[in-house]
Formats: sequence, C-alpha cells, structure tokens
Amino acid sequence: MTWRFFSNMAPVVKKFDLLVLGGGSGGLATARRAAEFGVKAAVVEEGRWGGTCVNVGCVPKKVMYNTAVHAEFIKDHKGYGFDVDVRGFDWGAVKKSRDAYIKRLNGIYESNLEKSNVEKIVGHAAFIDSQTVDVSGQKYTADHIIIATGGRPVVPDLPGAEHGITSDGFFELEDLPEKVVVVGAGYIAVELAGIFGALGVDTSLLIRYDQVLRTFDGMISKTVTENLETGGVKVVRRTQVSNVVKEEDGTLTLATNSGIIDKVDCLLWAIGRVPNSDNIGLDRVGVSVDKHQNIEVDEYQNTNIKGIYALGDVCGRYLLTPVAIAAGRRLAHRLFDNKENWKLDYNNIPTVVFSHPPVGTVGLTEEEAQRKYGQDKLKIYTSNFVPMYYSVLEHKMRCNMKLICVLPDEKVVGLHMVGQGCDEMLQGFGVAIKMGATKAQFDDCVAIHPTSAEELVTMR
Ligand SMILES: Cc1cc2nc3c(=O)[nH]c(=O)nc-3n(C[C@H](O)[C@H](O)[C@H](O)COP(=O)(O)OP(=O)(O)OC[C@H]3O[C@@H](n4cnc5c(N)ncnc54)[C@H](O)[C@@H]3O)c2cc1C
Ligand SMILES: NC(=O)C1=CN([C@@H]2O[C@H](COP(=O)(O)OP(=O)(O)OC[C@H]3O[C@@H](n4cnc5c(N)ncnc54)[C@H](OP(=O)(O)O)[C@@H]3O)[C@@H](O)[C@H]2O)C=CC1
Ligand SMILES: N[C@@H](CCC(=O)N[C@@H](CSSC[C@H](NC(=O)CC[C@H](N)C(=O)O)C(=O)NCC(=O)O)C(=O)NCC(=O)O)C(=O)O
Repeated sequence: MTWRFFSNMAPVVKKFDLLVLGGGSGGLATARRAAEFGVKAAVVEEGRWGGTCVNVGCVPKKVMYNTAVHAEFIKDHKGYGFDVDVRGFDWGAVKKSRDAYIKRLNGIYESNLEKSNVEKIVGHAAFIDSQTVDVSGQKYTADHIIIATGGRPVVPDLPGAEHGITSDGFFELEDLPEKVVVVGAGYIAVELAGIFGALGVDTSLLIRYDQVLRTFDGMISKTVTENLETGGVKVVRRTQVSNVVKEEDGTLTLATNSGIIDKVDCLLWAIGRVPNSDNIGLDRVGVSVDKHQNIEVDEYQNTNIKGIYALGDVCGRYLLTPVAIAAGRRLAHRLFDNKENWKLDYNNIPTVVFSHPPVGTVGLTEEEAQRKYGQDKLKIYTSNFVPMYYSVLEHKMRCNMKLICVLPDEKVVGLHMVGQGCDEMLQGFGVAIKMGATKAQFDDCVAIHPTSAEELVTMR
C-alpha cells in the first residue's frame, strides 16, 4: 500500500483491530493466530522479521552449537575405529550457510504474514496515545495494541567496555578468534563459551561467583561448571573486569580484580538483557514498568492500561521463544476467539541450556522445593552414570539426573539433568510433570533400553 501525503493535510490514520509492536517470536505468533479469527491485524517491525530468536538467538545459536558438537564427535571417531584426518575448520563457510538459512527464514516469516493477511509495517513504533502508534510519521490506531518489542544485551558501564561484543556481535564474527574472554554466568555465557571451547579456542569464562547458572538446581550449576572446565574452558571465578584497553595490534588488555588478561582477540559480554521498553512512548500512555524497565502485566498479559497488552522478553519473565509464542497465542484466543480465561500458566516451563553436554530442567529446584514444602516432605532421587556412548572412548562425560518428589504420594515437582541427549529427553517428561505425575507413574512406564532416558523411570 502506498501512502499519499499532501503538504497541508495530515496523513490519514490507518485503523486496525489489532496492532502488534515487534515482529519477533511473540509478535508474529500472536498476529497470525488473531488473523485466523478474521481480525484485521498489523505487525510493526524495525529490524529483521523473526526477531531475536531467528536472527541473533536460538536459531543461529543452534547452528553453532551443532557445529561445536561436530567438533566433539570428530574427537571420538578414533575410539569408534575410524581413522579420520581433519585438515581444518572453516568458520567462514558455516557462517555463510547460516546467514543464508536465516535470510531464507526472514523471507518465510514475511510470506507467512502475507499468507495470513497480516499487514507488515516497517519502522520504529512509538505510542502517541493509548490507541495510537506512530511509525515514521504515519499514525496507526487499534482497539487492541500488543507490545512484543523484546530486549537487547547489556554492555557494562566501565572504561573500554565498547571494545567488547555481545551475543549480537558473536553472530557477526567473520573469523574464529584465537583467544576469547566471555563475561557472565547465565545461559548465553555458558552456551557461547562452550561453543568456542569445543572449537578449540583459548577460552576464559569470567564469573562473579564460584559457579555458573546459579539460579538453577545446585547439581546443575556444579556439574555444568565442572564440565566447562573438562571441555577446556578456563573458568575464572570471583572475577570482574574493571577496564578494557585496545592495543595497537588490535588485541584487548583486560584489567580484572584477579590480574591482567592480555592478547584477547574477542571479549564477549553475556551479563543479561534489558527490555526494549524505553523508547516506545510508554510515558505518554502511562504503561507501568518495574525497576528493571520490564513491562508489568497481570496473568492475562494485560498492562495497567485498558487495550494495551505485553508479552515475551519485554516483560522480563522466562525469556524463551516458546513462552512468548504460547502467551501470545493464548492472548489471541482470549481477545478474539471467546476463550475468556485463556492464559499461559508460567509454572513448570521446561528449558534447556545448550551446554556440552546439555542441561534439561523443569519445575522446582531442590532449594525452591525445600522452601516451599520443607525438607522432611521431600524425597530426592538421583542417578549419576557414564552413558554407554562413552564405553569405548577414553574420555567420559557423566550424566547426572535428579527427581524432586513431594511426600506422601511422591508427586514429581522438579526434574533436573545434565548429560548427553538431555535436551531432546526433556519435552515428554515436561508433559508428565505438567499432568502432575508421581514417581510411581514415572516407574509404571517401561524403560527404553539402552538409553539415558530409562534412568528417569528406574530410579530408586
Ligand atoms: C543468543 C541467544 C540465544 C537464545 N537461545 C534461545 C533458545 O535456545 N531457546 C529459547 O527458547 N530462547 C532462546 N533465546 C531467547 C529468545 O530469543 C527470546 O526469548 C525470544 O526471541 C523473545 O521473543 P519476543 O517476541 O519477546 O522478542 P524478540 O524476538 O526480541 O522480538 C522483538 C522484535 O521487536 C522489534 N522491535 C523492538 N522495538 C521496536 C519498535 N519500537 N518498533 C518496531 N519494532 C520493534 C525488534 O526488532 C524485534 O524484532 C535466546 C536469546 C539469545 C539472545
Ligand atoms: N537455551 C536457551 O533457552 C537460551 C535462553 N536464553 C534466554 O535469554 C536470557 C538472557 O540470557 P543471558 O544474557 O545469559 O542472561 P541470564 O540472565 O541468563 O544470565 C546473566 C548472568 O550474568 C551474570 N551477571 C550479571 N551482571 C553481571 C556483571 N555485571 N558482571 C558479570 N556477570 C554478571 C549473572 O550471574 P551471577 O549472578 O552468577 O554473576 C547473571 O545471572 C536467558 O535468561 C534465557 O531466558 C538465552 C540463551 C539460550
Ligand atoms: N523444532 C524443529 C523445527 C524448528 C522450526 O520451527 N523451524 C522454523 C524456523 S526457526 S524457529 C522460529 C520460532 N519458531 C518456533 O519456535 C517453532 C514454533 C512451533 N513450531 C510452534 O508452532 O509453536 C518463532 O519465532 N516462531 C514464531 C511463529 O512461528 O510465529 C521454521 O523452519 N519455520 C518455517 C515456517 O514456519 O514455515 C527443529 O528444531 O528442527
């Protein structure tokens, strides 16, 4: 559609039933589901269609994770009898294929919108009033406006910090660096340090405390920290960067409380993300945000302003693609499909960290379960074994599993595991836990042998 402007006439305000700010996981899924109900919907996107997940998140990350897993398998070929010579690794070739794949996905997402009859609006959206949004001088109005603007990585406020990159920059790297420092202890730090480590890069992970993933079950934090070290990543504990200097040869010198780290080719900040809520005119409409600028919503994704909703990363809770999608689709059904009470239950959301080997976790950590039920009401089952894959290999990566059950019926309220295959193992067990399964019901399911998963139904 071409908009015609006349010098002394205000542009026509275009009206929709639903206007979505942000063409990422949550925004696209919501608009397309709403359009299925005959709703006149539009999505505004200022960047690349697909948002964080498709362009600088889950999708390119998983390609790089798979690349790293290849590097690990190559090391194991000898143990399985293969005499293989590896003559090199071409980071540029993987990047080229990955970029082409993402470009294809951008096109698929655009054409999906077209097929769904959702109007695409390109540009930066900001509220003018509670029913009107401005995009590049053009006004759009809707009875229902959804904020799904996601977030962006944090760069710390310290001298020279700008010489580092974030996860966004990771996906722009044209060459594999030789010496990397990753700062942070969450999902992104663990995943990206793990990729560099597996690809043979001299990798240091600087953490503020003693373990990574501190908000996870203690068994996960401990095991993943140890596994990073086994995989060749130097975990530098209780260490924070205070200053970064770019030298004439282009390398970075980092001053830390544990000493100087020099000759660094790539410094990567992975210390969390902030919501994109600061430049969308929320002050003009009075939408409430919390102290971290996350948009405050009730359990139905309603903000405090009637007709304005928010979902996904911009709300700061469970920053995961399927969470944004699920919240958005339920909201679309609630608003436009007479499913008045549909909302996302944020309990028992399964999640995977693509570490080496991966983590799968759902439900309460042991610490959370102790607080909620008391230690004497819990029965904890654990399993620690060497998966059969390693039987003929010299190196062994153990698998650790934990089930947290509440007495008297031993309802399973937490499942935590780290080991080969735990990423793909989790989804089905997530269903069982969501259904309220007990330990006896887990055990009632006959084991599949020989798999790592069978441990979860035979623990004693
Ligand atoms: C490195 C990395 C790896 C990840 N890996 C995983 C994973 O393996 N699994 C998983 O579940 N999650 C993963 N995530 C998280 C996942 O990407 C996010 O939870 C998800 O993308 C959130 O979706 P969203 O719709 O809330 O926001 P986004 O996908 O961020 O989409 C928001 C969109 O809004 C646009 N926008 C912002 N402001 C405006 C504006 N004013 N006007 C117009 N457009 C605007 C942005 O350009 C963006 O496209 C990862 C994230 C990162 C960074
Ligand atoms: N596999 C998946 O599903 C993935 C999901 N994601 C999502 O994206 C979100 C954002 O990821 P991420 O950026 O890793 O954020 P996270 O919130 O997961 O982790 C950031 C961590 O960095 C540490 N940190 C915070 N500030 C500093 C600082 N100033 N200096 C050093 N360390 C600091 C903190 O750990 P501590 O307090 O221990 O120092 C903090 O927990 C994740 O929470 C997740 O929801 C991202 C990647 C993969
Ligand atoms: N799970 C499989 C499939 C992955 C998958 O869904 N691939 C996507 C691209 S990357 S993933 C991008 C991410 N998709 C998803 O999270 C998958 C959504 C799930 N299938 C569902 O319907 O809930 C997302 O942001 N979705 C927003 C939305 O769907 O509206 C794809 O090829 N899509 C082509 C197409 O859709 O035609 C895998 O890991 O291999």
